[in-house]
Amino acid sequence: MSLPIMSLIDGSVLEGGGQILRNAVSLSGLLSKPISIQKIRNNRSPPGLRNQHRTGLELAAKIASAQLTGAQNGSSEIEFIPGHIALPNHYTADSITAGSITLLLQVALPLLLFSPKPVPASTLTLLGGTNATMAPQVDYTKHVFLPFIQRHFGATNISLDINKRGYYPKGGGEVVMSVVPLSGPTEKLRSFSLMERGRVKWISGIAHYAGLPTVVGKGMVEGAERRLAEAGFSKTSMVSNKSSSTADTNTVSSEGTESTIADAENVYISIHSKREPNSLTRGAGSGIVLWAELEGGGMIGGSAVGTKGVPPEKVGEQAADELIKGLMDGGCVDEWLQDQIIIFMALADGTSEVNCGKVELSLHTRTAIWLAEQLTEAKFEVVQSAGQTVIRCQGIGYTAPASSS
Ligand SMILES: Nc1ncnc2c1ncn2[C@@H]1O[C@H](COP(=O)(O)OP(=O)(O)OP(=O)(O)O)[C@@H](O)[C@H]1O
Repeated sequence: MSLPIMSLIDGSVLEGGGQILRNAVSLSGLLSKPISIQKIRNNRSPPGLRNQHRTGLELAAKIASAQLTGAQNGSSEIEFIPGHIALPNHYTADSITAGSITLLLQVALPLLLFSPKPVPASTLTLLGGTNATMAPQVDYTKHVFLPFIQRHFGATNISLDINKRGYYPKGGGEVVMSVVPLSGPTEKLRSFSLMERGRVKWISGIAHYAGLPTVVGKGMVEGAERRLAEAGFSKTSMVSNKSSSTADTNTVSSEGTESTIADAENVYISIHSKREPNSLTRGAGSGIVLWAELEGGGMIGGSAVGTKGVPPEKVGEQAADELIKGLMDGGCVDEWLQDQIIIFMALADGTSEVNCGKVELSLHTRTAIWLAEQLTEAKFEVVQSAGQTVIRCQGIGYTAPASSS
């Protein structure tokens, strides 16, 4: 039997970061396509693999029974030759430092969703950083990304528990995830259409902190609430029933700029602060994640990580500014969901379409699209419609291979 041809992936294309690796090995494992990735993280300094990326590759190799070569820290070239997706199992992956747990989850989830039955679920214990910059905070993954995947792609049985938070630089976080695979060879991810940016149903949030005084949590909440109030999102009212045709136009004052947001309104806002017990955290740290759920199923997030010397109120304001910007862009997803859903759109059955608002696609998103088109038959198009950017994808309707056991 001849071996499938190895696909070469240039890791320096577009964003040229770790995301290319994660999407590439997930798709390689699912499609049984051996890949060689070169110029890994060529656009980062220093380039090559770091702990988090190496750990993610090793985790993917375990799940996909793959032969992995070249995966040492600093390496800029690897080969990944997948076998079969393993039966649901328990996996542990440790990024050792404060490397992002949620990026480990990004590489594992597409594979685990298609583990063969009959074992009911995989569980994953992920160790490392839970709330880092330049990656989804675990609260974003739990409250924005996973609900979106569950609601729109039909991957309903995924749960995530934050057992311990791990802050930069010590890490030490622990997250446990359980994934029930889509059941059987006929089960596919659903396609979806999300073209109308519905009104804001409610805004939620969590301001977490450890090893720091209570005023830190309180300050982040106050900063976020103040900024949201300035943008016209009042805390006191319950969910508004106003239809969009009767929407108010409010003025938003954000970072000194004045602009209008067509649907600022009275919505139910619930942002709470959570002090993590010292016994469960290795070092001090803080952060805040906000999310808005939109009518029709859109989700917009905004977040910030506490930084030494930056007042907590300011951190709260930063998260609120990001959320408000996402809402003002007028799309159904924020700039982070944009790239994180691309692999699922490629695998889903039928045509998915999502309105990303009046923004250009992020470089991460364009990279994810490029990569998906390298490794799958999925067809993407990005269209401008009435000033909005829409991603449309004809997915491949991937199904899990029948179990060999
Ligand atoms: N503030 C944020 N909120 C939610 N998601 C985020 C945020 N910042 C970054 N992300 C997500 O984290 C991922 C980062 O990918 P990227 O390739 O830059 O990271 P990486 O693996 O750490 O690699 P590198 O170190 O090469 O940048 C993307 O999927 C992006 O959407």
